[in-house]
Amino acid sequence: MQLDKMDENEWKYHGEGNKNLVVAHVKLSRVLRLLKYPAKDSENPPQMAERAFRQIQNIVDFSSNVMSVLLGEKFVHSGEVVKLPLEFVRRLSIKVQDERPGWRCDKVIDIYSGCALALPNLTYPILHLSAHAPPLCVEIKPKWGFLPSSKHVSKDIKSRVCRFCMYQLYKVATGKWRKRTYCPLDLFSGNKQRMHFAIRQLIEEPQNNLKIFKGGQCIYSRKDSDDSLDLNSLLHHLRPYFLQANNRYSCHMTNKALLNDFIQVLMNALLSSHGGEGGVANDRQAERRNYCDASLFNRERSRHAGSQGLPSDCVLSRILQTQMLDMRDIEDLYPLYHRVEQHLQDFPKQRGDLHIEGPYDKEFLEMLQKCPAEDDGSVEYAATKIHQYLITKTAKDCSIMVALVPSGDKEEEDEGYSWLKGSRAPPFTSLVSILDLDPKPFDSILQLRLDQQIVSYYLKTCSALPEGSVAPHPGICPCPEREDCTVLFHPV
Ligand SMILES: O=P(O)(O)O[C@@H]1[C@@H](OP(=O)(O)O)[C@H](OP(=O)(O)O)[C@H](O)[C@H](OP(=O)(O)O)[C@H]1OP(=O)(O)O
Ligand SMILES: Nc1ncnc2c1ncn2[C@@H]1O[C@H](COP(=O)(O)OP(=O)(O)OP(=O)(O)O)[C@@H](O)[C@H]1O
Repeated sequence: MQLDKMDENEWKYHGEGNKNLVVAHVKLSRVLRLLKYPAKDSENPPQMAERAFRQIQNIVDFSSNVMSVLLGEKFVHSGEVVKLPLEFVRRLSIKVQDERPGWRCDKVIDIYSGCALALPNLTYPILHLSAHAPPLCVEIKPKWGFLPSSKHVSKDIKSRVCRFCMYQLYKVATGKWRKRTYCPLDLFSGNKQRMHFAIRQLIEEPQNNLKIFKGGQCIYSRKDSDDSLDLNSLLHHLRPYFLQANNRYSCHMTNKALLNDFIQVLMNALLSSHGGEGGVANDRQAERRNYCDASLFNRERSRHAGSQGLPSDCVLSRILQTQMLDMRDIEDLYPLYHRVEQHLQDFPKQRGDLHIEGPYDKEFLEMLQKCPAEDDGSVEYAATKIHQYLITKTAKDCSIMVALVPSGDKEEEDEGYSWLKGSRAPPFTSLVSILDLDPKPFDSILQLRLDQQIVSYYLKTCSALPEGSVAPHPGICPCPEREDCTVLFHPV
């Protein structure tokens, strides 16, 4: 990639989130992640070149110096900041505009700084490509995988219903999504039935928590709350991978069996230790209450199902461990945030010493390590505790990318590439990464207000129901054996 000779025709729209838009190179396995800012600020672009460069460098440093250490180097690709010709970015921004989902267009690409983050295209792992078929890739944004223990929360409901499920009710009520999706505690449970159930729910209702790619192209996602999902088309894409692998060239494979095999392969990748030792995750995870009262997985069954436990080195376990490094609720953080705010009003120059906007360097790590165990009333203690909480917040908002490369080569299978050897599901080599590891801004603590709204909305809805019930789940089939309720497919 020659940065001085960039051609917008060699790049295409790949995806976007709240703060970044991603374009992929048409031939190389590279993506550029460009900052976005609110459209209303476009007359007065807030990102001066130097500031944008600093912001992206902070993302790289935070990812490589902090998150990679906690999550495991093998999962993290931090990328590098690149400087791009302004004309290239301007043309690119015009080129991709039509492909952007309408609800993301309240923000525009930063065309003024000429800075971007260059990363490998994780949906198209070129080094591992197979001659047999293009790679499949599944992106999951799992969100919070645990319930805070009751000593940390003012409302008891927070230790029974997970934040994600409470927020789902609020999102459906406010029209962000039409129906709710899965419960993250089922995915993080380590129990195979619950995990299978969770992934199936994600496929039924992906929201912004699941996307599926084939050969680097997104083939299954929900762009808007109203767009239609084509499950049959997804199955059509998946079928050849599973027929071939099961030597079922001519025989019929039902949609249900196909979907089960696909979920099985994905689950195995999520549980794989990827070269680690593979013990079962620690007591901290095992001790916690790991079922959420709002999950649609049968409550009694999840209480008694027990957990096989997450293998300690698998991607889900690494994310959960990082999320659980600070179990405090946002309510506990607010007084500490207030302490720092007040201090900075009097001593604004100390923003740098307290690393409020980074940098995420050696001194930042030392600051985290030196934090006293008890609150000594200092501003350093308060700032460090907030930084620790913000690190866990990044882990609550990251995404997992699972690239599945068919290893149709007999030799590869014999060499042990196929981690499913001997099982019925087909052989894939899986490559698992974690993305979106940006530092959260210091003032994210002010989200406390949103949190309070979510909880009070949930409680209000619950109080209108008979005692002991949990809030209803719009859009979900109310059959009593809920976990056995299958998606209805049309024949393909
Ligand atoms: O607060 P949450 O849980 O809704 O998470 C936000 C995400 O919403 P969602 O996952 O859809 O619920 C939100 O995602 P979407 O824009 O909804 O796709 C962002 O990831 C946001 O992070 P940031 O402010 O861009 O750094 C996320 O905000 P924070 O992680 O900063 O809270
Ligand atoms: N390295 C990568 N390789 C392939 N695809 C990527 C890569 N990085 C990001 N993407 C795609 O681009 C999308 C948006 O990227 P990202 O999640 O980093 O944006 P964001 O604005 O930070 O999101 P959020 O709203 O969660 O804060 C992702 O969901 C993913 O599909």
